[in-house]
Amino acid sequence: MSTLTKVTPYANEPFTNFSLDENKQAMEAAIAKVKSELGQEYPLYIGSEKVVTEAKIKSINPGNVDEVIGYVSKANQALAEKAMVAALETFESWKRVHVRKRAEYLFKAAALMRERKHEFSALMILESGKNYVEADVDTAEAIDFIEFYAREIIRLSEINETGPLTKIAGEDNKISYIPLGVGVIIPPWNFPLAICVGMTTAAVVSGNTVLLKPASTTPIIAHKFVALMREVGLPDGVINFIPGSGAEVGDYLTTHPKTRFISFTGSKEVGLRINKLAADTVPGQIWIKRVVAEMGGKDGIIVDETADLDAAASAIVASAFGFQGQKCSAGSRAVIVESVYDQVVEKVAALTKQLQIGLPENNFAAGPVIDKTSYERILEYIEIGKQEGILLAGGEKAEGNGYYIQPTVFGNVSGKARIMQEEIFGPVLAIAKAKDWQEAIAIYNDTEFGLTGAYFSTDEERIAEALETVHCGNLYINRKCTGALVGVHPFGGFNMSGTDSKAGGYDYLLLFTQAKLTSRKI
Ligand SMILES: NC(=O)c1ccc[n+]([C@@H]2O[C@H](COP(=O)([O-])OP(=O)(O)OC[C@H]3O[C@@H](n4cnc5c(N)ncnc54)[C@H](O)[C@@H]3O)[C@@H](O)[C@H]2O)c1
Ligand SMILES: N[C@@H](CCC=O)C(=O)O
Repeated sequence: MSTLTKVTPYANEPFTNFSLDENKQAMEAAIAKVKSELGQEYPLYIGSEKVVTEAKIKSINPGNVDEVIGYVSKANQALAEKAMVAALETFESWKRVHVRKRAEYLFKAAALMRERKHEFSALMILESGKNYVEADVDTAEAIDFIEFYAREIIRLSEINETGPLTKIAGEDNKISYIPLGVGVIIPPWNFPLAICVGMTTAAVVSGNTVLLKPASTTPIIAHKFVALMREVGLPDGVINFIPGSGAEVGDYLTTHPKTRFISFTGSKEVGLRINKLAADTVPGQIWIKRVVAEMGGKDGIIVDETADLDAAASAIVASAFGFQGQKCSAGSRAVIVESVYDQVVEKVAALTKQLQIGLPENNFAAGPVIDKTSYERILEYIEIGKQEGILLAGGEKAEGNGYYIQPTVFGNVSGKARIMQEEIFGPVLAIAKAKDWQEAIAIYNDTEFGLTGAYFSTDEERIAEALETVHCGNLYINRKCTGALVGVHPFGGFNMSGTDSKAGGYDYLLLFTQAKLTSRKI
């Protein structure tokens, strides 16, 4: 690469305004294009090889289960081992590639993704059941991650110019952030582009090589990203693409002696399993594996009697039901003080009932949940909710040739109830009543998770207290608890929500590097 892009200051990718006909039509055209390409087969990428296996992962549209998105080859342990060998070999050359050149691949990828933005979003609409806005936000976040981490590695590489070390006479001391080695990247399906892209590009731009095992419900959007990285000329073997069973491929790589780090985003159960397996050392292993694990949430919104109640109700509904509540940041709980409880609950129930359910490609507010397992689990939680609270909206499956569930609200739920404590990851909101704002904060904090939260109030003293005492990684005041922006709201949670690794933050790349101090006598 001879000419290096001039690096402009980082700015978030703008969202698309779909109330404009031209934008809506552009998305419809992109959906039609993606539909004309459905049903294809996609290979694994291992080193310089495209590998086609007989076993395949079949990806379907959760909103129309008869529609096959495509078939992706499926890695087993032997192929995972082959990918490990390729990644180890490539690491020797990739780690020596100049930081600016590594960043340059990312800048090119971001530019290309921006050009094809609606195409990426259209594929997510069909493969994951996002509506236009949710898919557009996901693609914008993916572009943001690429742009942000490319700049971040350049900043880290120039850190000695800003003098981070104490100077002493007679020595020239420098700190540099060098890569770790081969990493296993395990993203979830719910931000099938943004999180997959962010986790992968952060590791790669830091000089590591990776084995990317995408989620099995959304492997084709992950493939589209990997194909884009190949198109911009990223050397073979830097990203090895190995979809496969979490239990088979995941466990094999987690326990592999040559795995240097595991970057995981997903459920608490799988995250804890990875953390435990990775802690054991095996013969041939010469390091402590690093685990980055971003896990689930039981996030919530607190409303006191001084709050703007309309704004609070809208935020509760947006946080609970955006992408059918399938966000780790989803506001699946609300805690409202007694004196305004009835008013807020009435507004929330009314807004929820207005959400129209239907096919994501027709851009309905509420679409399907991701698969049959989730569908059945969520319906079971709704039955539990009927025992634990008062049903205020929804409560049933919904019509459609897919996994549709009515946005559901339960009121008068105890803070200790299962639907207040367990992550449902679906369109189910539980509301509790508190005697006052302090009790509301205590109810909010009574959880093993600690990812996102929001506090609605106009009382400055209470807000100051909430800022101190509401215990979560991302706390918002007077706004919804979803929708973190890269660089603006570094994202990650406390307690069982994970290692608080703050994706999209200014210390994220430190997780994929190790600091080397060099001291030279002068
Ligand atoms: N904290 C965050 O930033 C964040 C972001 C998005 C999603 N999430 C969480 O992710 C969950 C939903 O995603 P999901 O259903 O894909 O989660 P999941 O834990 O079921 O799967 C996540 C990934 O782990 C893989 N996997 C499964 N078993 C494995 C094993 N034994 N070893 C290695 N990998 C294995 C899966 O194939 C998938 O790629 C929710 O709990 C949500 O809150 C958290
Ligand atoms: N970063 C996203 C959530 C990612 C997890 O699902 C948000 O802030 O809403």
